[in-house]
Formats: sequence, C-alpha cells, structure tokens
Amino acid sequence: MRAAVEAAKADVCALHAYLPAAELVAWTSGNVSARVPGADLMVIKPSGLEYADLTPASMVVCDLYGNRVEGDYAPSSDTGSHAYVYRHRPDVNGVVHTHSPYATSWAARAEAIPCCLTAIADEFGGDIPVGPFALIGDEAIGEGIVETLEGSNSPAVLMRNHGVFTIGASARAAVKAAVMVEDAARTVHLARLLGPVTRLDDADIASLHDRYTNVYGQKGAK
Ligand SMILES: O=C(CO)[C@@H](O)[C@@H](O)COP(=O)(O)O
Repeated sequence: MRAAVEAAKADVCALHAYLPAAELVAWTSGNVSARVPGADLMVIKPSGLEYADLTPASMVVCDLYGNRVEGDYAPSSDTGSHAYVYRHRPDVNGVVHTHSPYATSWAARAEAIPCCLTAIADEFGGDIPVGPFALIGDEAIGEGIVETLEGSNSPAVLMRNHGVFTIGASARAAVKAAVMVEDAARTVHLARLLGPVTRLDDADIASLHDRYTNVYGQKGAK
C-alpha cells in the first residue's frame, strides 16, 4: 500500500499544476484529490497552500470520512465532500474543484449549461447540471454533488453560488472534465451574447456521447 500512497501523492501533486495553467483557479482556490487504489484512503491538496509550493510530500492522506491519517498539513476545506463522493460513488477515483470563471458564472446564475454543442454531448452526455448551494467545510457539498449527478452522464456539476466540481474514473479524467466544462461554458456564453442556442436532440446526444466514450481517439485501434 505504501507504493500506492506515494504514487497517488505524486499524481495528485502533478495534476494540481493543470488548474492554474488552464486558468481554472485564482491564488489558492480549487483542489484535486484521488482515491488510493486498494485502500479506503484518498490523497488531497493541503488547504490554502499556494500552487507553486505544492509537493508530493505536502499532499495529505485521509480516510474516506475526511480524517487525516498522514501529512503535515491540514487537508483541503473540501475534504469531507470529496470523501463523501468516494464513499457513495465507487466508480469515482478522482474529484476536482475549481472556480473557473465562465463555468462559475453559470453557477452564480444557477443555470445549467444546455447540451447545444457536440463537444458537450461528447464529454458530458447531456446538459451540465446545477447542484444546490451548501456551506463549505463538511460533506454537504459532497451530498449535493452525488444527488445532482445521480442518473446523469455528466462528470461536472455547477454548484450554485460556488463553483465547479468534477468527478472521474481517475483524477486525470476529473481534471480533464474541469478543463472541458470551462471551455463549454465559455463557448455557450459567447453564443448566447448574440442569440439563443438550440439544444441537440437526445438521440444525437446519446450517439455522440457513445462514440466519444467508446470509439474516439485510439480506443478502436488494433
Ligand atoms: O471554494 C472553496 C471551498 O469549497 C475554497 O476554499 C477552495 O477552493 C480552496 O480551499 P482549500 O485550499 O482546498 O482548502
């Protein structure tokens, strides 16, 4: 298990670099976590540390109730929520939180991003939903994430009055979803400035999502 913990710490630390690089966070906002394979543990960002100061050694190891089991720093403010997601979604191995400006502006308006682009159908399999407002510091946000995404294909949820949470089969997949939801939010925002958008038909959304999930890229390569 030691090797799995150390690998998760290195992976989660490296993935944090994508958030400021993609301009998804400001200062110390945002966080990334990963489930430790084969253990009831997760690795998450230390609360309030600047991204430039993050190292694998500074990552915090917690149990799946958000209790720190290893590390010198207090874990992220969102640890309880990440842990809640891991307990209730065994398919999820990575959780990301950002305040990316375009997607967070949709969260501020409590408006779901309509599935009006093939890129949204590809990655999100439908509209990108809005979750309930919840105060920070315990698992309430996690409860809202799980409740909102139940029955949804989307790996992203816009938590009302707050920001973006994404999930994935890996922490890297959750980071990708965070990048893609900001891209979608920006494009639909720009479109809506000049007129209404048209949501794709459900059948087309399903077809696009299936292709992207099961064929796109090298998935079909021999
Ligand atoms: O928005 C919140 C909590 O949800 C911020 O405090 C969060 O982005 C960053 O907090 P942490 O530094 O991870 O404790």
